[in-house]
Amino acid sequence: MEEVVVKVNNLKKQYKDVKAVDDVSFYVKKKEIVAILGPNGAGKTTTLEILEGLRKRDEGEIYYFGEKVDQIDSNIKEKIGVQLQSTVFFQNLTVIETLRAFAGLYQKSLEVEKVLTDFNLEEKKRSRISKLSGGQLQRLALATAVINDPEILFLDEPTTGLDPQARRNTWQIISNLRNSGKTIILTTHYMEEAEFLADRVYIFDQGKIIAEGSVSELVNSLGMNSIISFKINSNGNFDDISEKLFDEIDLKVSKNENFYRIETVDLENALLKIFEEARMKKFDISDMIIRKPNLEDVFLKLTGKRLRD
Ligand SMILES: Nc1ncnc2c1ncn2[C@@H]1O[C@H](COP(=O)(O)OP(=O)(O)OP(=O)(O)O)[C@@H](O)[C@H]1O
Repeated sequence: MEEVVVKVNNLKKQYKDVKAVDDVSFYVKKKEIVAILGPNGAGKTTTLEILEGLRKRDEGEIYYFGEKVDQIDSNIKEKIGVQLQSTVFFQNLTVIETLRAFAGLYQKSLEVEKVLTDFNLEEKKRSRISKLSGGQLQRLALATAVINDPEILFLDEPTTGLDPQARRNTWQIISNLRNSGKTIILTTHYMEEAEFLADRVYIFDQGKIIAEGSVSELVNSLGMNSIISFKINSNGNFDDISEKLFDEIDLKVSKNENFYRIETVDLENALLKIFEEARMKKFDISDMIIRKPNLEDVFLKLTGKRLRD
């Protein structure tokens, strides 16, 4: 079995009457990418920052490399890399000066020039921080997180605020980091990010872990193969017939005005029945989309809410 490098048991943290982290337990194995997925306020940042030694826990145990840890001391800080949700750099320093300053914080560090190349910042190395784009700043934040060549990387919402292209670039950088042997724990509220990157996902909501597994395990746990959605444009009432229409096949129908969402394990049969019924009752069906279930559906099923409003 792969070595467990981080383990947390029964972690708790309360702010006044908010239980930000409410009895959370999880583990991360060497070379895994683990995503902590959840909506705003779920307790993701608090959990990460406790592991990084930036916030104090109220209760719970933390293990690094199999050893129980009371304080996140400099020994551990040499072995972890941290990208905060928003990193504040000195606006008047250049990119290379900034990286050198971070390198100076550690006993060992990677060669600054090599890191600039790896993170595609070579051309910008003499630019001041104030002149960088959002994507460049994010790459610099990642570069500062790896400058000490850490074994474990904590990335707090590494692509929030980036455009789709910059987000994809960042995903590629994160995949490359994993392929080079790093263990990565990231938080995100983008289900696509967890789907693209994560070996395993912990879904957080209101300070608790509500589900755990690989993306395919989580999605398969829904027990549906397909989701069909469509619109009915006629005066007929699909509600009246949907029950008897679908009583032979296993599916779930929900409706929002005249938009229907049907979950099914038997796509072919469901489609046949929908169109047969539409022809018989003279329904006009439009805007049909057929898709595989995803992590958003898992979250919706568990909480009744969407990941992002
Ligand atoms: N320093 C603090 N003082 C008081 N309450 C806090 C503090 N930090 C976080 N909270 C509260 O604790 C809960 C969890 O916050 P946290 O930032 O960990 O969530 P999150 O999942 O990271 O959300 P986001 O995606 O918005 O960062 C929220 O209700 C938040 O308002």
